[in-house]
Order: sequence, then C-alpha cells, then structure tokens
Amino acid sequence: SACSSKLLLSRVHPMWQEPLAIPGGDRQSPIDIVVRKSVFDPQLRPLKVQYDPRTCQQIWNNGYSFLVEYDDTTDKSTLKGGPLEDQFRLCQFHFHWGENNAWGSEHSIDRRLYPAELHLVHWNSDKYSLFEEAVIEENGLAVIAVFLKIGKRHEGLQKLVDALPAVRHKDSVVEFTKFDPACLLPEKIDDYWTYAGSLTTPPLTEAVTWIVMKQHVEVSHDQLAVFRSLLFTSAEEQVQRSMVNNFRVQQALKGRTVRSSFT
Ligand SMILES: Cc1cc(C)cc(S(N)(=O)=O)c1
Ligand SMILES: [Zn+2]
Repeated sequence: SACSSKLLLSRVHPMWQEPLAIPGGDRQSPIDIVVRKSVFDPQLRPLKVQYDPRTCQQIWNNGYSFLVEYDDTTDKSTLKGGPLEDQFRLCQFHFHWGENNAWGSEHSIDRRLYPAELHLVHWNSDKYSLFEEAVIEENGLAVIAVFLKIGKRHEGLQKLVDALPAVRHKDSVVEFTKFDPACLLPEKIDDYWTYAGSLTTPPLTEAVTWIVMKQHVEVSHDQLAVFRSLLFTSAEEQVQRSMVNNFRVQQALKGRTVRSSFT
C-alpha cells in the first residue's frame, strides 16, 4: 500500500517535512563528497582557530538539536584562514546523529555516513554586526563539520554529555561555562574539504562556507547513547519523541565544485 511503500522509501524519518521548493536552491546542504571529484586548491590556507572557553554560556535544546552557545558580542572566539577572506565569530556548536551507529551524519564521504556530525557555527564579523544579519548573506557564515566515529571515550566531550540530562526537553536551557570547543577538533585541522552551501535546518539560507574535516574524532558508544536520550518534544507534550535522526536529506550538487586543502 502507499503507506508501506512510503515507509520503505523513507526508511529513516528525517526530522521534518522538507519545504517543497527552496527559493533558488542551487547551493543546498548537506551533500555527499565524492573524493575523486574534489579539486585540490593550493591557495587554501591553514585554518586559524582561536576559541576562548570563557565565552561559553549555555546549552539549549531547540527541538532540532542541542546548541552550546557562546558569547559572540566580541571577537574572543574566532575562525579565519582556510577558504575564508574575513574573520568569523563562533556563536554555537551542535550535533546531528542517528537512531543507531549505522547513520546520523549529514555529509558523507564517498557515500560513507558516520554515526554523528559536529557543526561549529561562525558568522562574518568583519562584514556584519549580528548573526541575524549574516545568516541571510552568501558570505555570512562558516561552519566547521567534524565526523564522529564510535571508539574510545572522548574525555573532553564528557563534561557536555554530563550536562545533557538537564536539557532533555525542547526549550530547556542550562548554564554551561568554560568549555573549549577546540577539544572536539581532530589533530590535523588543515586537511579539509570546502564548498559553498546552506544551513541544513530552516531557514536553509545559502549563506554557509562549509569546511568539512577529513579526520574524524572518536566518541564512545555510551557517550553517543546519551545524545539519543534527548527529546524533540517539550515537557508539556503528551507524546515524547526521542531526538534521533535529526539530519537533513542530502541535496543535489548542482554543478558545485568541492575543493580540498590536501592531495
Ligand atoms: C545557525 C544554525 C542553526 C542550526 C540549528 C543548524 C545549523 S547547521 N546544521 O546548518 O550548521 C546552523
Ligand atoms: Zn548542523
């Protein structure tokens, strides 16, 4: 029947109904990165990441993911270099993950999915004065993506994992300070792919320079299981729904080139 075929078609239930048409959507994210089609660009510079743990403020369950939010009123936690012409300020990081370890990442490398993906979101503070301004501009945002793989326990992540039960429900917030997100980056941050894309959650604006790390980081099975204990739903709602599979379906490349910083 239609229902079962629909069920078969969407084996995994993306978190929300995709809007039918994105205005002029020719640079949507996420995508599959076909390694042999990426183009080495020797002009790509090393990334310069300078995060100040004192700018870490809180964790918020926004009903899509949990966001670790930073004070972005000054240039204390910044990203520059790589493919970027300007200086960008860290405003938040969050993750996407699956209901099991077979899938969960938004991007894939030659179709290989990871169980989860970290996004560190930055906005162009050379050109704009607020995130809300930058989010609608094509050079407004820069997001670093790091794949998570199941393996050894990530000691730096544990402080975050221990705080998650406090933000189990949608719209809950908990104070969270002195967390250095650099501990979530892989050793080699100068090996990455970069392409022009979009937010992967509404408003899906085509404002993002994506910087996808080649090297993954490892987290333990138990640490990722705590991510899955979060809920999409608020405390008042009758039916509680586990926060899993909070990734967007992959989008067409539409002629874009993915560049690599390495050969
Ligand atoms: C600004 C922003 C918010 C959210 C929830 C998610 C993103 S993403 N997945 O495009 O990095 C960006
Ligand atoms: Zn994201």
